Amino acid sequence: MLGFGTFSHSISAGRKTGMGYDVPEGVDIRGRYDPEFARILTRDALQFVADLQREFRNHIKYAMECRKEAKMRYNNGAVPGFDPATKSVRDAEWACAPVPPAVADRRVEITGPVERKMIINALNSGAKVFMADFEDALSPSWENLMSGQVNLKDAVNGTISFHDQARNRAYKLNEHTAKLFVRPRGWHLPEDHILIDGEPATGCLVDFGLYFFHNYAAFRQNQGEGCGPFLYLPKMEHSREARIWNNVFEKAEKMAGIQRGSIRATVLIETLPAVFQMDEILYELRDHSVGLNCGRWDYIFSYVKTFQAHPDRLLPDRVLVGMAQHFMKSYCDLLIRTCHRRSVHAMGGMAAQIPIRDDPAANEAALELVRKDKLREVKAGHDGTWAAHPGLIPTCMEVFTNYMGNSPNQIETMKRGDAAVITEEDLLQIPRGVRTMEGLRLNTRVGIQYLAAWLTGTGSVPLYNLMEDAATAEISRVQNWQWLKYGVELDGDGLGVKVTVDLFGRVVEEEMARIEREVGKDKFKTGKYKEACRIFTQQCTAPALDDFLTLNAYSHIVMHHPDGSSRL
Ligand SMILES: CC(=O)SCCNC(=O)CCNC(=O)[C@H](O)C(C)(C)COP(=O)(O)OP(=O)(O)OC[C@H]1O[C@@H](n2cnc3c(N)ncnc32)[C@H](O)[C@@H]1OP(=O)(O)O
Ligand SMILES: O=CC(=O)O
Ligand SMILES: [Mg+2]
Repeated sequence: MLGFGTFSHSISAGRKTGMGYDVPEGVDIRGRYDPEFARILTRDALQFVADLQREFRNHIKYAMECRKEAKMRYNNGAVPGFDPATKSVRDAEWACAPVPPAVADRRVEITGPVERKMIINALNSGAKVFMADFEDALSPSWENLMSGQVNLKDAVNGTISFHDQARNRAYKLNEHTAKLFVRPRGWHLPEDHILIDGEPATGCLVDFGLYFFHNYAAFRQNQGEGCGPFLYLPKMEHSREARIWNNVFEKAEKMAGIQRGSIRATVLIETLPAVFQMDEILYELRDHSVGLNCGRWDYIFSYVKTFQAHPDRLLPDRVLVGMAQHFMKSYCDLLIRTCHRRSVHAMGGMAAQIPIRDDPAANEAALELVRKDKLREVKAGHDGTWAAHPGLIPTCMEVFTNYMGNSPNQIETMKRGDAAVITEEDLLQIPRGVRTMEGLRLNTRVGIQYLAAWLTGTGSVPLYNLMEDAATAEISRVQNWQWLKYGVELDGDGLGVKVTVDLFGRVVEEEMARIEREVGKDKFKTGKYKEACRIFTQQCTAPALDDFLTLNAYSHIVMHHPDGSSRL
């Protein structure tokens, strides 16, 4: 097998930047120099990323233009649906490449940001898979992204360790670890610290490119039983975006000299348009697919975003949009049928509950909610599920194992032919429930606290005993925006209260006071709550809805060298 260093056609004469990174022609690094990061940002690795960027940038731009056009259509009253032009793909009998033996059994997958201690804990957690996240759970600061790449390289090599000085505790890998999947950012996010031909690189090509370049060989030997690497792909809206990924994989495989179909990816179905494209997405990736996943939180966010100009389709309070709502149940059922028909995994999603340390009764109630959610998933036919925290793994494992026994998955046993009748109306049905002042308050309190954490480099946080990350925070933001836009009447202790900018201003003030009480004066002062509040308020009251909270707020965490070292 060839190593990357032998690809003479892809290596140009390098050039040192002022701070020491050795970059190929046309590549500029604007992030802080660190000798550890330089292990990742080698000239050959950057050349690989630049090659990907140059080959695919126009395809990506076109796909993003198509998203804009679709948004315009939805804003003018259209609704998403199945594409008549690809009916033959949906109707025909075909299957994806066989599931790699290394990941046939994925009954419990733990997820978490690419933070050093968490990576070790997750790999040791007893879950079958660990999804290392550059996406919803990570604030994409230069420091987080680059140290994440360093951490993953050490993890794949099996050499990762960590010393928690405060607790004088040493961390290293167990003999048996979870299989690693990596989730790069979505297509829409730029990487402003790496310029290629004068333009910011595409975030996901940086995440994928650097990870693949440094790890494909060791991963295949240590983790993938000759196959891999394995990935999760987020936030796609159309099969043309999956086609780009497929072409990226083929190019990477060719350059590495590994067999076509080695790289395998699970696509998150977490946008409303994508639920009508599941067969098409699997078809594009049929040689590289290892299933689909129900990314429920982004899916709810996407429902609001897609119908931002449809006041007849307003959502109830966030807490009421659960998996029992008809549109959510229909989406999961159709995903399971689609995946099993195409011989790949149908993965479940994330319950938001996390262990509650200081209250045994509340903890048991939280575990019971997780148990119910997992039971619903396994009975519906899912092949595995997500856990946000190691403390949830025994519960998730027990439910799936009780139901599936020794079978690694349900691909052959739960075909869900009954779900063939699911219609566009089922998938779009408006969720039922009330909209309340408490809903507006909670959205505001959670949105601001999440953004404050994100601005200081933390992308997933516990808030009010639930996991919050970029996807859950998005629901809070877009829901507030939509309720303000349409002056929705909320239930406030039995009285109808119309949402106006004035009312929202008062809610923001009161919730900021409550946050200060809850976190304490010192943390409130030193944290980024005021900056977060400004950004969140502006996002909720903007005349046009921002596409993504993280895209809008990204400039606040970009820190170009040599103006100063990164602040995160
Ligand atoms: C919508 C979606 O995209 S879901 C997927 C993206 N979201 C995520 O991945 C969220 C992942 N989970 C987390 O980030 C965390 O569990 C949180 C933020 C929700 C809660 O964090 P905390 O309250 O700090 O957890 P807590 O203090 O209970 O942690 C206890 C121990 O478990 C570890 N731990 C907690 N969550 C994880 C995890 N997901 N992976 C690995 N280790 C973890 C902690 O590192 C800590 O280890 P230690 O005892 O060795 O110090
Ligand atoms: O990525 C997962 C989701 O629920 O969003
Ligand atoms: Mg998501």
